[in-house]
Amino acid sequence: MRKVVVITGANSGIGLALCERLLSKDDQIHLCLACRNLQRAENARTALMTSHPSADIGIVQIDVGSIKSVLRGAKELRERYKRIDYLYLNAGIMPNPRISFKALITGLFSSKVISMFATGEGLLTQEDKVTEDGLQEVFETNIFGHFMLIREIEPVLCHADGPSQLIWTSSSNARRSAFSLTDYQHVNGQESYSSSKYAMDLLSVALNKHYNQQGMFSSVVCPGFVLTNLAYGILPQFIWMFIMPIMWLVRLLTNTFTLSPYNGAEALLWLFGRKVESLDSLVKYHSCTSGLGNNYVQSSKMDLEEESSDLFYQKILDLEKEVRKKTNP
Ligand SMILES: NC(=O)C1=CN([C@@H]2O[C@H](COP(=O)(O)OP(=O)(O)OC[C@H]3O[C@@H](n4cnc5c(N)ncnc54)[C@H](OP(=O)(O)O)[C@@H]3O)[C@@H](O)[C@H]2O)C=CC1
Ligand SMILES: CC(C)=CCC[C@@H](C)[C@H]1CC[C@H]2C3=C(CC[C@]12C)[C@@]1(C)CCC(=O)[C@@H](C)[C@@H]1CC3
Repeated sequence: MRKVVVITGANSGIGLALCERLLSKDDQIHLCLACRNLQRAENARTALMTSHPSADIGIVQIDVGSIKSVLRGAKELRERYKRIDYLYLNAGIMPNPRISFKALITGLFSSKVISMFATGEGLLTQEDKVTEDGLQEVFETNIFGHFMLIREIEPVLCHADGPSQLIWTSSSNARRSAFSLTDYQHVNGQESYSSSKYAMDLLSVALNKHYNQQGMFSSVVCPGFVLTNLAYGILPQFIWMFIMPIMWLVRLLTNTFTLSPYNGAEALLWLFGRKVESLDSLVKYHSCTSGLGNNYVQSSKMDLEEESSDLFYQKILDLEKEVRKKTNP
């Protein structure tokens, strides 16, 4: 029986590189590209079929920033698949990022220079907005849309014929101080990305607590810093290319400058086929690339308490109820 692997945000960057690498690792899987834009998804499928002509690839349209679209897409997934073995929750945004050059220069001459490059801590702010669903866009796209998707396809994820895995593309930019339980959508503040990724870490821990018994397991990954469309929103592509030699130098300091989507997908690929009993719910799996360009995976304990994860889970369940009432009064 073919393993069914669904990937959100599969048409570019880390998601697309993951598709390539999964097909190279196991050409017997059925891959489902869950994308918001059908044309971009078709282009991705064409590219994947060129390198893997016998690949079995489906497409489902899902905009994780829209509840209506998530409900429609989830229905299609339920109808199409009896079971889903892997769900990569990878789609994500960082809208209108701004660099603090002052913090960058100060950081360069401080003892925190390595962690600054590894996490981007204190270097970036974003401007968020409210979606048609009345939610903060970064929160809805990076977290809540994905959460609703999981809840909607629960019957095909929790099945008797073996465990299923949820794999979240989180970030080392996830930071406790950017997140607040009383403002979990990050209405007040300019670090919505960091807050959403921290919320993702909390959610993954809670999902394990509530779903492991039913055969569903959740892990979080940091792909490292990768030059994708997300990074081209921070600085234009030609500037990144211009400072490439500096970036390779930075790679000597920190193994987290994975730079290419191929390298960034390392930990996501590593989790595919892992025995679920060997996974640690409280750990984040990082894609790393050494100065010589070798890829490997490193794990680190996350900076969170299970109690906060429980409290956040309760809040997200309450929000789900509220949203369902609005969608289906
Ligand atoms: N690049 C980096 O350094 C890092 C990235 N990450 C995370 O990796 C993930 C992938 O990003 P990356 O590959 O870098 O960037 P890309 O911008 O290349 O990929 C993001 C993907 O998400 C999709 N997407 C965005 N919004 C939605 C939506 N509302 N509904 C459905 N799909 C959507 C995009 O689709 P479309 O093409 O239609 O916009 C695209 O396919 C993100 O979660 C990001 O936060 C984490 C750490 C570092
Ligand atoms: C490399 C040089 C000389 C300058 C670039 C400085 C910053 C723009 C850059 C340094 C560390 C980067 C970084 C991210 C964005 C760009 C930086 C701040 C992220 C926050 C991007 C998104 C993520 O999820 C993180 C893992 C990245 C961490 C590092």
